[in-house]
Amino acid sequence: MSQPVTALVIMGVSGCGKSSVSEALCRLNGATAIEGDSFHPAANIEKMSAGHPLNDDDRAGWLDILCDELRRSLKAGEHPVLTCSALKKKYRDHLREAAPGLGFVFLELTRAVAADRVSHRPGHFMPASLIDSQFATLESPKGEPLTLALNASEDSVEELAEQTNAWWLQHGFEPSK
Ligand SMILES: Nc1ncnc2c1ncn2[C@@H]1O[C@H](COP(=O)(O)OP(=O)(O)OP(=O)(O)O)[C@@H](O)[C@H]1O
Ligand SMILES: O=C(O)[C@H](O)[C@@H](O)[C@H](O)[C@H](O)CO
Repeated sequence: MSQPVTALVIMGVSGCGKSSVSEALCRLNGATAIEGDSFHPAANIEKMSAGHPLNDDDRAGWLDILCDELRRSLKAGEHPVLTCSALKKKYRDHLREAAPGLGFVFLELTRAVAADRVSHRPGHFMPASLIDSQFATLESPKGEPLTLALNASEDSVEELAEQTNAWWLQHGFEPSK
């Protein structure tokens, strides 16, 4: 077996299902969900709400906070599952510094499905107008170490959680007693 996966990031563009799949996975295997969006500084939320995409500088401080959260959770003996867009390789490498053996689950979906989901989601700060910038920024993680790519356009949340759970079990996940 390759290096065991100690913690997971569920990644992808807005609307790909990060929060839904993380919730289903943690219900299934007892891992601990960390909702990345809840750690955005207020300025980032205001910027996205106003229809402006984040840039590298906006995301850098947020990624630092997420690294701290991963470290804190691992130190507490948990199996953290972080939801984070992690759109660029350098963002993923930033997160990898916090957790050796960090796995990535890429929820891949079409632009049309992402736009449809985001536009039908009431009360969320992310406007559908930002979907194009999410795809423009996305660098596929396929081929990077400890990375699983799933079809989030077609598979249900439960199926995606099951596939993630099976992959993590193959990569050294040991449920807490
Ligand atoms: N595999 C799926 N099949 C059908 N609907 C889905 C699927 N995954 C998520 N959804 C729905 O799409 C919407 C977006 O899902 P969710 O909030 O989990 O995505 P997200 O990636 O966390 O989004 P964001 O990063 O913008 O918060 C929700 O209404 C959710 O119920
Ligand atoms: O890196 C980014 O641009 C952001 O994290 C976005 O992806 C949103 O926070 C998220 O998807 C909520 O809709």
